Amino acid sequence: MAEERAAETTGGGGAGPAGGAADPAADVYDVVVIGAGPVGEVLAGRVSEAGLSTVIVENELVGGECSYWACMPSKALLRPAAALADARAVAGARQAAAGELDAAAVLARRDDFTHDWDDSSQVEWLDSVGVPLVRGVGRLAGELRVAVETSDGSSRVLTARHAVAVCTGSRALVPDLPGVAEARPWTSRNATSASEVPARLAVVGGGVVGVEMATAWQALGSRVTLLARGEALLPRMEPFAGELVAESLREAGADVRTGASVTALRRPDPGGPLTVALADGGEVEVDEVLLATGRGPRTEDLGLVTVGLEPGDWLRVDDSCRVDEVPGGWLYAVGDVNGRALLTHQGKYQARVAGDAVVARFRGETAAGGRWGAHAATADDEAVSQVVFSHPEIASVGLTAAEAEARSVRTRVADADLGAVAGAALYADGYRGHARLVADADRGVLVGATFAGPAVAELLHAATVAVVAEVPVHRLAHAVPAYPTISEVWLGLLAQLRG
Ligand SMILES: Cc1cc2nc3c(=O)[nH]c(=O)nc-3n(C[C@H](O)[C@H](O)[C@H](O)COP(=O)(O)OP(=O)(O)OC[C@H]3O[C@@H](n4cnc5c(N)ncnc54)[C@H](O)[C@@H]3O)c2cc1C
Ligand SMILES: NC(=O)c1ccc[n+]([C@@H]2O[C@H](COP(=O)([O-])OP(=O)(O)OC[C@H]3O[C@@H](n4cnc5c(N)ncnc54)[C@H](O)[C@@H]3O)[C@@H](O)[C@H]2O)c1
Repeated sequence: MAEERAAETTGGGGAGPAGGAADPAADVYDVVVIGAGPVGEVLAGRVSEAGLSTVIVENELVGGECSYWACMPSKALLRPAAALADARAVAGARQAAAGELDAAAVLARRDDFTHDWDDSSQVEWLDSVGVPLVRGVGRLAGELRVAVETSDGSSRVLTARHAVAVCTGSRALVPDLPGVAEARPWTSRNATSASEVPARLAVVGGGVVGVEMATAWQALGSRVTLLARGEALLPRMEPFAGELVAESLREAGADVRTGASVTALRRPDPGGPLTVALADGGEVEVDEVLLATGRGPRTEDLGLVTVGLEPGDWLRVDDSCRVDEVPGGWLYAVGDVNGRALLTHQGKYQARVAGDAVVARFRGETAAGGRWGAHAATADDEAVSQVVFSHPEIASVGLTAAEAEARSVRTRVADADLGAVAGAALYADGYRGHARLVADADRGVLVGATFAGPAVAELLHAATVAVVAEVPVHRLAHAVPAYPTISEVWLGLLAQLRG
């Protein structure tokens, strides 16, 4: 992890130290960062490496949601099931992989990835890049000031000479259902950190968290009921993605219901099971319920009124992640808290872009805005990449066909059966998967791609490069995928786009 963050900051910023010296006694720094999740860490490292004195405030664990209750533990829970499914999909290996997952071993491996919820190694990294950590709750206290209620109960005010970056992330939204408090529902935090496997688990929400956690806990031995109120799972992706995942979850034994709206929760005996009531009059009895019903910004208790903003709102930013409503140009909001793209890699991209914009403005230079400018997070709008680590994996970048049409793009869409590709057939017996490219017919470039199937995650970056670089479709014909890999699906897709 430390090496990864080191790589994030190497090469950023340009010239050597140019900022003002930190004045820890007066608590004055060039830049104050609130929130040491992945985004705050990258931003702090970036501006500090460029020579600006920087301090970071964190009230829970350095590393944030991603390291302890989101990306890392969820993927640690999912990976063993994917490895087992891969082995079982190949005759010869299947015979050697007849047993069940060892849930206790999976949970122990997950605990290794979260370092048992200890952030010492991440604090060491901050030390190594010379960014002091203040543990406590940070709140804006007017222009360029952050009041910190420190973990030891004292308070201090940090003053920024140049910029404050809010990187406070998001939290799970819990719908205000009757009985919700007594039911003690799981949020994503419980679903990623639980130390026991519930016999029966209801998952409410058919988005990414719902799908991934239903996949993980079904594989770990729970009987999962997935309740999605819409007509499909993964509704923001190409329709075939949710269809393949629903089919696979059902084959694994999960009860997947779409059009299922939850109206109440009841847990009459605190130690007993709970009932999930549905709008159609039906009920589901389970031992735990996970509410995977979306995220809200962590801005309720952030002192936003002191700078004229509304508590609880997403922080609206320009493409350099600067909060344009606040005069003076000193306030930035980066990562989940700005609502642009709730993904770690997109947030870290914003942190690189915003960090470099902070440095440029500090030096009196004009930030390079404009589409694909060095200080504009253009990819948030045009080329967000994402992998859903379900079975099968779903990997997507850019626009779906429906999104492109909604933006009045004249589209050309190519579809292919991944199972028909030699590399896929070798990868798994009876490989099931699908791929789609979406092209802008007028410009002759790709605007989106989606792959659904085992092991497609690593196919994604080629598509991301093609979308971001706006490589003409006719030139992509010269990018030859190796034989026999799953990437050969590009050949059939491109033939359709050129034909
Ligand atoms: C279950 C789950 C799985 C996910 N899996 C993936 C995945 O596989 N890949 C992916 O790209 N994304 C994934 N995400 C999304 C990813 O977790 C977020 O996009 C990412 O964590 C955002 O980073 P951040 O730094 O903006 O916020 P966070 O990680 O939320 O960090 C914010 C930090 O700020 C601190 N903080 C908040 N308020 C204050 C305050 N007032 N004072 C001091 N500190 C404060 C918090 O304690 C926290 O440490 C997942 C999300 C969930 C819920
Ligand atoms: N592998 C990954 O990249 C990964 C994994 C997990 C999360 N994430 C990120 O985290 C974000 C949050 O994920 P999420 O799944 O919590 O949110 P989401 O917005 O993707 O899905 C929430 C779902 O809950 C449904 N819902 C909302 N209120 C409801 C209610 N009262 N009753 C029933 N259903 C309700 C919505 O219709 C929606 O389909 C995602 O946008 C994603 O970017 C990424």
